[in-house]
Amino acid sequence: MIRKLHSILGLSALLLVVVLAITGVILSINPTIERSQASVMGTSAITVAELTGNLASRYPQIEQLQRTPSGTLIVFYTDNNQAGADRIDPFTANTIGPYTITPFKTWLKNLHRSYLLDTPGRIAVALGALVMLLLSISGTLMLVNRAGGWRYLFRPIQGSTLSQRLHSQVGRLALIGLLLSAITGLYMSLETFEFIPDHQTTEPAFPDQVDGGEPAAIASLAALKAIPVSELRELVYPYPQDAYDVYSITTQQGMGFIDQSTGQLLAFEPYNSRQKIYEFIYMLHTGEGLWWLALILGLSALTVPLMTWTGIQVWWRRRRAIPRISNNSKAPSADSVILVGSENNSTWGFAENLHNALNSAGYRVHTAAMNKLADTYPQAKRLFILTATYGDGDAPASAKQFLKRLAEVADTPSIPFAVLGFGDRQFPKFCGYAQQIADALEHKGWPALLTTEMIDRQSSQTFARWGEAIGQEIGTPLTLDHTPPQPKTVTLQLAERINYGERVQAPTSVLRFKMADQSQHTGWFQTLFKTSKLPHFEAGDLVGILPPGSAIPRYYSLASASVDGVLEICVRQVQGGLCSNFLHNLNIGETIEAFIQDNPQFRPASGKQPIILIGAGTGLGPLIGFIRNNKSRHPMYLYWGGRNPDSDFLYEQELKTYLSDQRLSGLNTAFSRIPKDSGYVQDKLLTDAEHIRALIQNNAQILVCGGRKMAGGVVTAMNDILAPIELDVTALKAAGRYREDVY
Ligand SMILES: Cc1cc2nc3c(=O)[nH]c(=O)nc-3n(C[C@H](O)[C@H](O)[C@H](O)COP(=O)(O)O)c2cc1C
Repeated sequence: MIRKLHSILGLSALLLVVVLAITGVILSINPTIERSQASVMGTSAITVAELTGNLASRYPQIEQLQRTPSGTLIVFYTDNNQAGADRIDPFTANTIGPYTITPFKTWLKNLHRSYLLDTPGRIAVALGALVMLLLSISGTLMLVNRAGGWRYLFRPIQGSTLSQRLHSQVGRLALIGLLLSAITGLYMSLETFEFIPDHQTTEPAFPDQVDGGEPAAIASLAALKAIPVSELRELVYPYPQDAYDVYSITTQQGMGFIDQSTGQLLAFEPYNSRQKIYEFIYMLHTGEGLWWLALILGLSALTVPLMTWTGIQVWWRRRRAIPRISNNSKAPSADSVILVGSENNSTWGFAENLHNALNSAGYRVHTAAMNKLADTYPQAKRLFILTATYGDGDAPASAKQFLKRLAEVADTPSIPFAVLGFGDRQFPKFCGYAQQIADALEHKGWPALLTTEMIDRQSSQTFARWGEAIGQEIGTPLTLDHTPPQPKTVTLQLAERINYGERVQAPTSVLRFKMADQSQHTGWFQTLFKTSKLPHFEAGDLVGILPPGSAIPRYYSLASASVDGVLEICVRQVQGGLCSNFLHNLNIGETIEAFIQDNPQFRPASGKQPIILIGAGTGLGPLIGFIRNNKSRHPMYLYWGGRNPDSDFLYEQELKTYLSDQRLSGLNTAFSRIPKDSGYVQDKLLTDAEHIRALIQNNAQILVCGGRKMAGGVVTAMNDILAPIELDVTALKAAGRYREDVY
């Protein structure tokens, strides 16, 4: 609901908001420029009488003296019937230069205030400000929902695509500035259209009693002697040769008149509270008189074009991900029910795939959002729940009402159910919501068709395996082959291979690829623009490789960054594994089709804190990439486990080089298949517990890469190590200090 409002508002008022923001950015620079040119310090020590006295000799015919909120002093005068305006120095009364308002500045202000369209334009500006306000509020609520609660609002942003992360990250930074601009802008618009009473203090009435005698020298006027320059806003001089005219003065406090002969203040009207409020709001909106605020507002407004662009991308991706479920049976007649819990719609693609597979096998399938749980499914023999997890282990949007609905529906008939969770292991509560649902159904007494399965980062392979298991349960083979939309592939050529592990039955290869020879491509684009450069990637990102004969990509962690000039992966040959065998049989010069999937969560944090790298087997891949690129000699400690140092000590020589050139601060290895002192990497961690605790207390970040079993063992060992300092892996994960890349 909130997201819908956010998207509709953002898309429909896109142009209004972007124009307001861009003009606002340019206008926000003014107060800083003015402030840098104006002399402000010390102006409370000189009086308006002194200043005007000094000015009198330089400008015989002054009409008006103005001081802007930024402190610029402007004198308006006539000289030989020619009107002029100069900026002046408050201390010496010297002319700094002519005062001009460029037509561009006027045009820009009008564009910002009315889109150059007078009253209709002012109404549109008011709407623009209102939309900005609603976008900021709905955006904040979405950020809170995304983080899993207000208290987690400033946690590191995790998950989702680059545009989503940018949208959330930048929005969070700019929020206060945007809210302030929107609220204050709206207030001023409301006043323009008299929804709020006019703020103007009524000018005091022209004084009845004016002395009318010979005008005194301005420097001698008592009222002006009492006003410091820092408090002046405007002084309008009397009409020459009119002894009964007076000076009109406006200060920070109010307005009044001064007798030009006696120098007395004749009438003074202090500002009313409405005017004070308006001026405060005006200052908050323009930053006039507060140059640093102007810069903050300007920087916040500068994010609006970026937010618009990333917002459109997010919206488009979500839209594209919603499938149109065909042959969707009605709930009362369906024998199979699929309920979907999704926030960003990718789970719907998996649900559609299951729906189609069941339909083709002759089942009558009803697919709907989890929020639409019906009171009863009279014909249903099985219920599938496919759900993502959002926030901090919470329900995604299309499942928010599910548990409430479940509590309302009749307990019987209970339908055999299977829950399939979609999540990301980087989050402390991996597939937490799927687990909650499975527990709730079990608690209600519904029988489980299959134990709950959890899919990490939309793995097509795990989904296909789950399909096989479901097929066996229902007695109909099911082929599930959904792959989320992938980037375009590039052709890579094997340039180098180093083999390890044959002797310990763990054949493992380090494979280095380059872009394929472009002359082999037939496309005119490639011929014309020979793009032999690798796509951009960092160590720890993933490469998706499509093995021949399969549309499902297999992902490998990258051991190099594109700046290294090669794409390097570390692959263990798995018995019967389609892709690992394909790669192991690949000859130098042969090619693969691949694409990059960025994985920004799995990277060493920037900063000076130590990094603890933990891995086993091919998990060393991305870790060696981090060490290789550790040019700034960040303290990095590696804990790694293999089988036998004589056979599968991957990157042994390279690691020794990094130790000696200090890219690596400490190396701890464990080998499981040696006669003496054998062990696993987690054993090595426990032996070194003291050191690890010290590093953690020094703010260390932990990056773990390798198989699931090893990662589980590392979590147990780390929890033991952390217990004495009252920490655990869950707390470190929540703070973004424990990251895993597990397969
Ligand atoms: C802000 C955010 C919070 C998330 N929180 C969790 C979480 O707590 N546990 C988890 O396992 N996955 C979490 N995920 C990962 C998603 O559940 C996962 O990417 C899922 O495939 C998204 O499916 P959807 O596109 O249908 O919403 C989170 C993702 C995002 C963007």
